[in-house]
Amino acid sequence: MGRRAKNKQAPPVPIQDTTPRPSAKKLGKRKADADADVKESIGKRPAKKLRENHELPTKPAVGKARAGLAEKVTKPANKPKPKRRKDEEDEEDAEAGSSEGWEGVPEDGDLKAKAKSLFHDSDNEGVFVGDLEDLDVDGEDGEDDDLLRGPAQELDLGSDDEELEIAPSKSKGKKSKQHERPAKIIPTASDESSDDEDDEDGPTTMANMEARSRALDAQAAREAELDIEEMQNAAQAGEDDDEFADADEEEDEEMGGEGEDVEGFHLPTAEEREDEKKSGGPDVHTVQRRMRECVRVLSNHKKRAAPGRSRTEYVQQLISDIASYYGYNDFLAEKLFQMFPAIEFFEANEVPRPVTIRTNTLRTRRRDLAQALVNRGVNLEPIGKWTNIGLQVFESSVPIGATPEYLAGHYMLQAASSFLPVIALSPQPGERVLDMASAPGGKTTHMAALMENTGVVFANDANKARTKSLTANIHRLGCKNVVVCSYDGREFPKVMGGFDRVLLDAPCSGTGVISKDASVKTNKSDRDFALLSHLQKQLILCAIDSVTPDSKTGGYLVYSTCSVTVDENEAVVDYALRKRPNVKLVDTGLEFGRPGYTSFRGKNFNEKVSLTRRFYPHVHNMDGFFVAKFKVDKRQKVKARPDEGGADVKGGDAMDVDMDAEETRFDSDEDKPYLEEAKRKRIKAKGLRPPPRSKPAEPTPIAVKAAA
Ligand SMILES: C[S@@+](CC[C@H](N)C(=O)[O-])C[C@H]1O[C@@H](n2cnc3c(N)ncnc32)[C@H](O)[C@@H]1O
Repeated sequence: MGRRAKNKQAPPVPIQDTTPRPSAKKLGKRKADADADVKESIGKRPAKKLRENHELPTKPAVGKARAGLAEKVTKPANKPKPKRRKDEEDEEDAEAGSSEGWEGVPEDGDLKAKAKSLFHDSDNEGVFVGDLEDLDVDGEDGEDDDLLRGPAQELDLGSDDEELEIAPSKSKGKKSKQHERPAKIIPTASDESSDDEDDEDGPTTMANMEARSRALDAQAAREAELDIEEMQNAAQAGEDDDEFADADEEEDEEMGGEGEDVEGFHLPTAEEREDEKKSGGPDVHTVQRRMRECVRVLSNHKKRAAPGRSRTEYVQQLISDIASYYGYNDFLAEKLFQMFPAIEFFEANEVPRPVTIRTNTLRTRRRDLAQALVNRGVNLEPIGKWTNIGLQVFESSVPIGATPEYLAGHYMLQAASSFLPVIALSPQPGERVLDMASAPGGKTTHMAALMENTGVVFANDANKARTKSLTANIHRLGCKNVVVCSYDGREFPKVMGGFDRVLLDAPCSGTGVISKDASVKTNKSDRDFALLSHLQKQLILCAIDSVTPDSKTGGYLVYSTCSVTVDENEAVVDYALRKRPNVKLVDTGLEFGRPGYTSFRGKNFNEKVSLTRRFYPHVHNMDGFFVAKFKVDKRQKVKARPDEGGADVKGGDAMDVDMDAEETRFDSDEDKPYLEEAKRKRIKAKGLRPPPRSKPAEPTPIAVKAAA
């Protein structure tokens, strides 16, 4: 075994593109890790203990997917290698010789903990953390354009945190004790094999990186085929296939027999639960055991429930235990459980997502950047085939947010999920683009790079303080086609319009980024979701109206959030489709992601909402994210039935509704002098003589501040 192999951590934990059923055994493993300290942390953040272990649920489920619980796992997942004792590790390291290139690598877990803060330059900065009163939202979450009325206010939606760095361990010269390498993003079984290849072939270098990436892609494709085959086979096998029935029975035997409580397990009644709460709740072992048992029963309630105990009782107990074990308020635990009726999502929120960077193609190429960072002792790999600019950082002996390459703007520290809306929007060189809620600029700078520093990106953010970090990033990354402005997004298109493409990366609750911001677990209420959804509906209509349907190259809007709730995603998209008949949903062009819901808990949405894409921490190993792409067509006079008076009726006996009546048109003449001036500057910067000004730039009512 090579030296690197000796020092190497266990293979990445694969996460499959299915939601594995949590098994009793899996929870049992966690139980073994629990200790007396954890007991006290119930209701606070027991996650800390778990995070150190970097455990993700990996055990293959043995049961069929059961309605209301979890989906079936189609292939076994690989378990992480057991942690070695420190003395074993030291012995092996001694045998292996020096730990070349590993000195100063952060202590176990340190890197991941630091990584958590890294992303504060990314999406979670936009998480709604301000006062609800800051939202200028009056009235009900109504279904009409009244949403658009009312004054737009200066919002204070989040702090202007500086980017944080992965700092190297202070204990220089120490060997890495990080046992587990973070899991790959949307990993497949190939991740493990690629890891093994690493052992033989040494670290990723410029020379082998592309080849490894290709091998990874090929393996991923094979895996995907296998998945499909297995899913088809499973579907053919029918609901109660023998294999799963046998496995269920085995599990039943292990756990104490069907229909019986396991070793004195007693499901508390509602009153007992109340009493328990009053007395401060049971210890962590009891909670773990109860979650395990509830999960087991719910996977086959008919067979496993104690006599007379309903499914609802088990569900209520499980939600209550999830809330106390993972530290959520009861409301949010229930809301999220309704979407993810298992523990995988909650588990994944206890583990930091991989550290990823985006190559700034305005300044360098990915292979050159990778080589430069490898030379500095950074262990990295391409993220995956879906992006040719992303790199996943596994370990680093230098602070990733303070390398010379970072300072020179060769890369942006950016969550992999936040690449997705920009890929979907696909801005083209020469276009006029609006980033409606842009600070701190991860996506703005990505767009500027895709546009090769041509055309113009208006980077807007309602929060003036946050435009500082936005401007700093724009400068650092060398974006020359960006104009920063600070309006409430609801003022568009009145202040500016006529865009070829618009990105609305909306302010949201941040339920997709709980691993980065655990405060979401406790500070969100029903009212927050209602207000956010309302604001998002207002913003999306303004974003649509800011797109010019006359665009020769575009005419698109991408709506995204780092939240997983339906209120903030499908409900907003569906609302936009109803309010603006001139838009339609189109394919996002993203290669993976789950389709958006077309119905959820009694609410039905436009069936095209399935074209939207959802991304999950427990499935894709990236932040929870949502992406929808719209094509904006010309507004037409549409027919609305007199009884409905709405504009969302196509045909029938109707009265005319002039859809253009309220539209604010973009006055392109107004922007002309600014565009001309920018063009002159570009020409000058190239050392050429710019053409004479056609006329002096007139001051305009548009208070746009140039980034420079
Ligand atoms: C999810 S963050 C944006 C992240 C950004 N797109 C990026 O990639 O770096 C949402 C942003 O919306 C801003 N915001 C909140 N309300 C707004 C409004 N009414 N109009 C415009 N921006 C708003 C917040 O200040 C926050 O910076």
